[in-house]
Amino acid sequence: MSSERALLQALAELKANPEQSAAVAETRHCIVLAGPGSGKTKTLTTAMARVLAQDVVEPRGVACVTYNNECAIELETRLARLGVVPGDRAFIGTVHGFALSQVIGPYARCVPIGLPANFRVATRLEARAAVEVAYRNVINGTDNPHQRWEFASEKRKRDVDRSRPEWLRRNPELAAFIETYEAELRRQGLLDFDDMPLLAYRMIKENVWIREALRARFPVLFVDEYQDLGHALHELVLLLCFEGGIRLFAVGDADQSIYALAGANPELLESLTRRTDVRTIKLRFNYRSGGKIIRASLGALGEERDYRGVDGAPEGDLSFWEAPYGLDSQAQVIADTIIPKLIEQGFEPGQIAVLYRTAKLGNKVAVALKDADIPFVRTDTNALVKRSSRFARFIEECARWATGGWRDADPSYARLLSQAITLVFGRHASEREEQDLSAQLMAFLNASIETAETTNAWLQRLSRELITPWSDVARNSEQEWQVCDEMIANTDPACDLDLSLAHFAGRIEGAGRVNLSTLHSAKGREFDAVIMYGVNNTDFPSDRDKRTPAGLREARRLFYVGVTRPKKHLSLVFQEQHFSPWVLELYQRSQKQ
Ligand SMILES: Nc1ncnc2c1ncn2[C@@H]1O[C@H](COP(=O)(O)OP(=O)(O)OP(=O)(O)O)[C@@H](O)[C@H]1O
Repeated sequence: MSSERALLQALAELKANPEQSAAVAETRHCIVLAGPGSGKTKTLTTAMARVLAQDVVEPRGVACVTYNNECAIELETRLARLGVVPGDRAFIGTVHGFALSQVIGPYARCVPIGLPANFRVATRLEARAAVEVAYRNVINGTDNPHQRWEFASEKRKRDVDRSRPEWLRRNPELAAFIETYEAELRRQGLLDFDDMPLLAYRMIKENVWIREALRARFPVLFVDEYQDLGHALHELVLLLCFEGGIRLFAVGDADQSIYALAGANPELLESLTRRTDVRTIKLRFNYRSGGKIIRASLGALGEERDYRGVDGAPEGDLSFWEAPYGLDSQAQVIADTIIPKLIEQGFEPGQIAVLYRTAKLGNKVAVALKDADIPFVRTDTNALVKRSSRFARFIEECARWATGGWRDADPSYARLLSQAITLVFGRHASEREEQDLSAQLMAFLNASIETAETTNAWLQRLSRELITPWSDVARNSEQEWQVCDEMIANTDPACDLDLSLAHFAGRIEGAGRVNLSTLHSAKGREFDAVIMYGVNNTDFPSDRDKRTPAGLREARRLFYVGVTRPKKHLSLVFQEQHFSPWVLELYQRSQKQ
């Protein structure tokens, strides 16, 4: 479908909802605040396509930032359906990616911030070594430097503007620790992950011309999941949008804020809605879930909200499962009873998700599903293909091309080549570089068609034939070549982990694979049926959550995020007599109208 027709169709879909339509048509600063499943992302992507088609004239474009790579990839997929692809007119990525590729990369050599032209992102080991040097020089005590750094790191994320008096007034020793650490990195031509938005902020604040250059290129800034983005993004927004003249379109839901550890603060989003130069639009309908699941979710949150299901939508279905013992026995119930029952009821495996708190719990479910011969795909840190890694996803797409995708261009070779160019050279490559890269990629892929190689052998060849030459010429400052080594280790035939390439590419018999995901990775996604695993009184909340009121509130929001993912069915699994107190509240609320 042409992008024009796709946009017209998307606009028509929102027509029946006046708030969504008003947000899409808005030409001033606009914040959309709403609950789960209310179409925030749908509204944002439609607004972005509309702005590119109607408000912003080529060669100008728009930028869209979000919390992590997973969300950025999800946004890219949704925007691609509207004909918007990343490129010169559309930046789609994380705040860190924006800072690095749109501010630090192009302008660092023009301003005195202490980075050489060939700067690089520090490895974890390099960053740890710099912490130790700074600790010795500034504090020189007897405690663990890395434990002390945790406090410093918190201050670094919170006190973004160091020209304000609180930078030195609130704990000057930590300020010196941070500055010495950063000087140690700069001495080696390095920057770290947290440096990215901080340096970009400093460059934009101190150099009005950079602000103007950004406004010329991106007159509108879109922000998804604003509640999770923390102080650095917030300060960047204040600078770029409220001082720098860029128009802001942001969406978020403070009830779904689950990244306090990374510096998120739901209050920042609320503070924008109090500004008189911002139009705040609230969405009321939940298009995703049935009424019973919506009521249950309010019990999970422990607060009332005015959210409604759409008229005529089915109620949805809730069920509670007790297992006689601990987590292993709960995983067994999922594999032996719940999933087979859902499939019998007509749910497709690809539309069923099992959600849990940590990847370690995912291991238990994975073992149980493997024993029961239920195909699954993991989207947590122990996943074979990390959803948050663009390189891992590129490798998976190559496998899809090699195992049949080449026949019907799903994915197309052009798409793979453009991904490879971005991974190796950032956005731009010379004609010669593009030709060389294409020749290497094509030779590798052609040799992969109808190959008898298993995934492990195929990955080893990919490492030799693509990564070795590519890592020599790469210009992208955020490289993840080690992801392929991790995949090779995770498919080691000696440990019985290897699988066919078709299986790795997701081309297996049946209607897809059950999704296993942490609650954090399930954010922003939806499934027909969701099974919440391990909702025991010792885990929701855990002792650690109970240490502070803020920790307890965040754990509860995490529970809420899980409960709001299903469209039609929600199962909660816990140990007999040991269910979380929030499960009881959820049940009681689901029974009330
Ligand atoms: N106006 C609409 N008409 C029909 N379906 C809609 C409409 N708006 C949104 N939807 C559907 O509702 C579902 C939820 O939308 P979306 O993911 O954009 O919500 P969200 O508010 O971003 O959710 P969350 O915060 O829970 O991630 C999607 O399936 C979307 O297609």
